[in-house]
Amino acid sequence: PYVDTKVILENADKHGYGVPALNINNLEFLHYIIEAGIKMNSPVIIETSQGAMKYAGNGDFRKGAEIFVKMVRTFADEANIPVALHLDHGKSFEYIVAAIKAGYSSVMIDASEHPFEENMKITKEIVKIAHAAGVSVEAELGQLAGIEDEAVAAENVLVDPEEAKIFVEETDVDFLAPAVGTSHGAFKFKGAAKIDYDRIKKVKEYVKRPLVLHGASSVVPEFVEIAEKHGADFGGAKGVPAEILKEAVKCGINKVNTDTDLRIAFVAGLREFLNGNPKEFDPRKYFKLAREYTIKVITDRMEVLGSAGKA
Ligand SMILES: O=C(COP(=O)(O)O)N(O)CCCOP(=O)(O)O
Ligand SMILES: [Zn+2]
Repeated sequence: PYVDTKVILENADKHGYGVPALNINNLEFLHYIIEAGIKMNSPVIIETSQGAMKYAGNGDFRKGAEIFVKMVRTFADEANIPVALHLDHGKSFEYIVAAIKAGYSSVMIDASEHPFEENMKITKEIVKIAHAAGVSVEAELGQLAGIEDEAVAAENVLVDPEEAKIFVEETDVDFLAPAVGTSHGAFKFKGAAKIDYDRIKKVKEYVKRPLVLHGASSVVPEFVEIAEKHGADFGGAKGVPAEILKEAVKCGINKVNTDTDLRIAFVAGLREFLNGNPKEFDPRKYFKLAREYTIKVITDRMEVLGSAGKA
């Protein structure tokens, strides 16, 4: 069934497991996520960024939002696992309202590049509108380094747990994404991978609601190697290893944003297949390996996070 993201995350919070929030830009990745969720009997949170809305609507983000809601609901209504659709990194008022109007389960207002007071003010306004429409809200505190679609946060600005307490009390946001050392994309750490567990625990103690980890892809070496064997250049790629994700879930993370891992698995399979099948040009055939690898990376993640079997 199609559910509110809050329902999925409150159950995860209550039972101490993580749920993968998986980004899509097209039909193929949606297919693979639903297949993986059914196979593992896991709840799934589908999420689309503003860039994805624009892409799906061929430049018209309102059209994109409608297309995504119709596609996801078609799968969700007949799947025996809970499925939610979330707007990821909503930065513009128009995109957030378009997502709410189209029927998204939840929206993120990402005002994290603004100073604390401004972030709180903007978030409060969105929460008021979203809650009036029965839609739950995610916000971000602190800043991830790495490239986000519009804003490039140069440095990691880790969340201040005291600020998180005030922020949540003031805004009544449903789930919070604290910056704790990760970053978006495939190049997350120069040295050893590490995130600030104590900070997660402190924020959890204060806000007592589901927490979100952004930039949580593991950048799985197996698929990086396959992609590089077939012409990709991902030198220096490094993600968040599974054992760190498990610890983060223990500390209170419940929604685990994953996009890069799907992209790398897909492109590894696509490169391998195209290299090995020079005569193939049927789009119903040449995604075969891309599909297999993407489903694999999702089912593995559901095991790691503990959402497998929880539908
Ligand atoms: O936190 C993540 C993904 O983290 P990851 O890169 O570690 O998968 N996300 O919110 C996904 C952000 C995708 O945005 P865009 O479509 O603009 O590229
Ligand atoms: Zn993110």
